[in-house]
Amino acid sequence: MRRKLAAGNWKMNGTAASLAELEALKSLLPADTPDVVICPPAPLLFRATQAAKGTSIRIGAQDCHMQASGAFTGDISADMIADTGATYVIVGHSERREAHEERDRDVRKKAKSAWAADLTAIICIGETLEDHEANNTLDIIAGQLAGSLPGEMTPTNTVIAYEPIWAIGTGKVPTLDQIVEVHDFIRERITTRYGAPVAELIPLLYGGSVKPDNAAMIFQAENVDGALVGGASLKAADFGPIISALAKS
Ligand SMILES: O=C(CO)COP(=O)(O)O
Repeated sequence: MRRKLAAGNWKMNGTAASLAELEALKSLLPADTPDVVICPPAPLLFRATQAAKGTSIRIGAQDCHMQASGAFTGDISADMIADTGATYVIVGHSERREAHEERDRDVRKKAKSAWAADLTAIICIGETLEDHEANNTLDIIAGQLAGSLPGEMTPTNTVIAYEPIWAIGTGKVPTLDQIVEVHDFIRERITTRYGAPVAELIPLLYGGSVKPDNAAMIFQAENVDGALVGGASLKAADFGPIISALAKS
């Protein structure tokens, strides 16, 4: 059985006061809760791990540097993230790929540095609106999978998140058929490269405008094992129902 995972990416939102949302989430977790990960901004990581103690909520960072240490002013290494008690890190988010010019090769190195620090990497891929409209989605996804996933990937060290860029923060969501097509394709590609035992167990997340009112539709897709949620993860009152929809799926 693949594990289900609901991950919340707070992006550059939140101060210490926002940890009240994490507190509130604890009481909204369903009895048969799937795995839940909150990825707050880096300055909140340590406090978030303290706030999540004794619960099934895990904490993750939103990025890490590809090197373990050195003269990289302003950057944060995977070891430093692990030192806060966090156990996950998002790598290759489209906002990092775009605003920081991160390439597949960088994402691959970041995933490896995450593993070296015993963090689970949430590796993100996804096509632009232009590629979507030109029907290039599967080609782009194939290229990003080939370039961003290290050869040593396993179901315990990695989660893959498919986030179509045109769906992020826009309120636009692909149809269920489109979501099924891309996630089936990802699972097939992983089977070809890594073999069925890895492919069958690796969690695949969908991300992009996941909300309480569309979560159940998205989770109908057999190869969707959860979601990477942006805006709707900021409030427990929104994220809680998404987690519940995943538990029921
Ligand atoms: O980028 C995302 C999560 O990483 C998705 O963001 P939204 O849920 O706000 O569209």
